[in-house]
Amino acid sequence: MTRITSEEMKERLAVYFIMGTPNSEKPAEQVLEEALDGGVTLFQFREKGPGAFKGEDKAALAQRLQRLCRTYGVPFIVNDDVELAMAIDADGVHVGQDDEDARRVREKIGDKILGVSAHNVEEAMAAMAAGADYIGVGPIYPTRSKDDANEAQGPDILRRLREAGITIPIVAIGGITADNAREVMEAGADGVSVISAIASSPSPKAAASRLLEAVRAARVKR
Ligand SMILES: Cc1ncc(COP(=O)(O)OP(=O)(O)O)c(N)n1
Ligand SMILES: Cc1nc(C(=O)O)sc1CCOP(=O)(O)O
Ligand SMILES: [Mg+2]
Repeated sequence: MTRITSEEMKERLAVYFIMGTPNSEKPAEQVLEEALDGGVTLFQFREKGPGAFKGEDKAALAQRLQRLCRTYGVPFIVNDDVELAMAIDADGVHVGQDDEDARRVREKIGDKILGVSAHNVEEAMAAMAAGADYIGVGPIYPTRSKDDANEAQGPDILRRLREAGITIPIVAIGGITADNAREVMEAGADGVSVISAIASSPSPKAAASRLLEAVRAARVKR
C-alpha cells in the first residue's frame, strides 16, 4: 500500500459520512448501505455515545460495516480507536486533539489514511507536520451530534486557514446539510463531513445524493 495523494484525498473527502449505532434508530448496516447507494465517498465508524457497542460487539459491527464499504469501493476509517483500526486492517484512522498523538498514530498505521481534527492555524500546521492526510475542521455550524463540540466557527474559519497557507485537504464538519454545503465549499473546504444530515434522514440515499450534487456543483464553480 502507498500513501494516498493529496488530489486523491480531496476527491475522497467529497461526502464523508460518519456514523455509529447511537446516530440512528435504524440498524447501522441499513443506513450505511443506503448512504453508499446515494454516493458517499468516504466512511468513518464512530461508535461512541449512549448505547454504543464496546469490545467484541464493537469490533464485529466494525467488520460488518467495513465489508459493506469494500463492496462499494469506499475507504473505511475508524474514529479514535487505533488498535481496532489495525486489528481489522481498516483503511485509516481519525484522531482529535484529545486523542492519541497524531505523530505516534502515523508511526503505528504506516501508509493508512490519517485524519486529524484542527480548529485553528496552529493545530492545522501541527497536523500537517505530524503527517496527516487531511484535517477535519469544525464545528462550522451548531451540531447536536457531538456533546463536547466547540463553539461553531462559521465558514470563515476555512477562509482563514487557506489565507494562512494551509494547503492540506480539508473536510468541514458540524451542522452541514445540502443547503449550506455550497458556502462551506466556497470558503475553502474540499468536502463535507456529516452525521445527522444522512443518518437522521428518512432517506439516507436521497440525503447522500443531494449532498454529493451540492459538493460537485460547488467544485465546478471554482
Ligand atoms: C472528519 C472529522 N472531523 C472531526 C472529527 C472530530 O474528532 P474529535 O475532535 O476527536 O471528536 P470525536 O469525533 O472523537 O468525538 C471527526 N470525528 N471526524
Ligand atoms: C463528530 C463531530 N466533530 C465535530 C467537530 O467540530 O470536530 S462536529 C461533529 C458532529 C457532526 O455531526 P452533524 O453532521 O450531525 O452536525
Ligand atoms: Mg476523537
